Amino acid sequence: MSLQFTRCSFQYGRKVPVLDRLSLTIDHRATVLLGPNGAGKSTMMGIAASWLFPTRGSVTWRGRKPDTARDRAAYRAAVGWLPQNIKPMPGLTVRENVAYIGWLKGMTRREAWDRSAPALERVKLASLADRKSHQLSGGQLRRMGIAGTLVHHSELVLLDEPTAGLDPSQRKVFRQVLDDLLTDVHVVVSTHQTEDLDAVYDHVVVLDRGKVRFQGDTAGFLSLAHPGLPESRRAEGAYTQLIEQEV
Ligand SMILES: Nc1ncnc2c1ncn2[C@@H]1O[C@H](COP(=O)(O)OP(=O)(O)OP(=O)(O)O)[C@@H](O)[C@H]1O
Repeated sequence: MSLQFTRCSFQYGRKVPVLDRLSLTIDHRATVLLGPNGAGKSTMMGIAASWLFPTRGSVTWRGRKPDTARDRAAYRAAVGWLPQNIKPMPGLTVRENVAYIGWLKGMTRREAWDRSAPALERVKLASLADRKSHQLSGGQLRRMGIAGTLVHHSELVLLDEPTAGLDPSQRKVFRQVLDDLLTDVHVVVSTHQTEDLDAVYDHVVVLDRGKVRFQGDTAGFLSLAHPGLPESRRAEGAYTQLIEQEV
């Protein structure tokens, strides 16, 4: 019952491989994916979303493979994805955008429309449902994208840097939304932010240059930090410890 990468390799064009035979099993409710710029996190998320296809190897969610067109539709209906750069449909309202995602994922127009209202409520955007999406702030736009992953009953939600550039109050709202999501879906979040990591995530993956440097529970990750560090800096310390070893 997991997200499984099996010997996944990927490269953009003829460039150096971004992922090189990556094998990884994610079987937890809340996983955080850390790693330096260019480590391959977005590429990995894109593959998990079946937006990118590995040049070798495979990815499965709960045993489903996104290989044929039919299987891909079922896979994508079960796996929601919030990419780093969200591109809403211009001219549509917030609610129409959310319903549109549901329709793209195979729901009827009626079902997608009906489900869009509760999805917007869950991300605290119900009051902006009729606003044009281009009028939203960055944080609101991301929450709209999360509503898009909820509208089609995702089992797994992939969030690629959902809090990058958000002010502290928007980050707080995001955190509340995430806590709510975790009551019924599995979540993988890629981020550079390590604060409050142990309060949110039960599993940590650290990727560096396309390879997994660490995978384990949050307590195991934090134990890598220098023992003298205060509680609030242990996640940062553990991360630096792992990444600096490789420089
Ligand atoms: N569309 C693309 N075409 C060519 N190269 C790309 C493309 N997207 C990413 N890359 C390259 O692939 C590598 C991995 O990028 P990726 O975006 O997956 O890393 P990341 O860990 O998400 O980085 P960041 O934290 O900066 O978002 C980088 O060297 C990047 O320059």
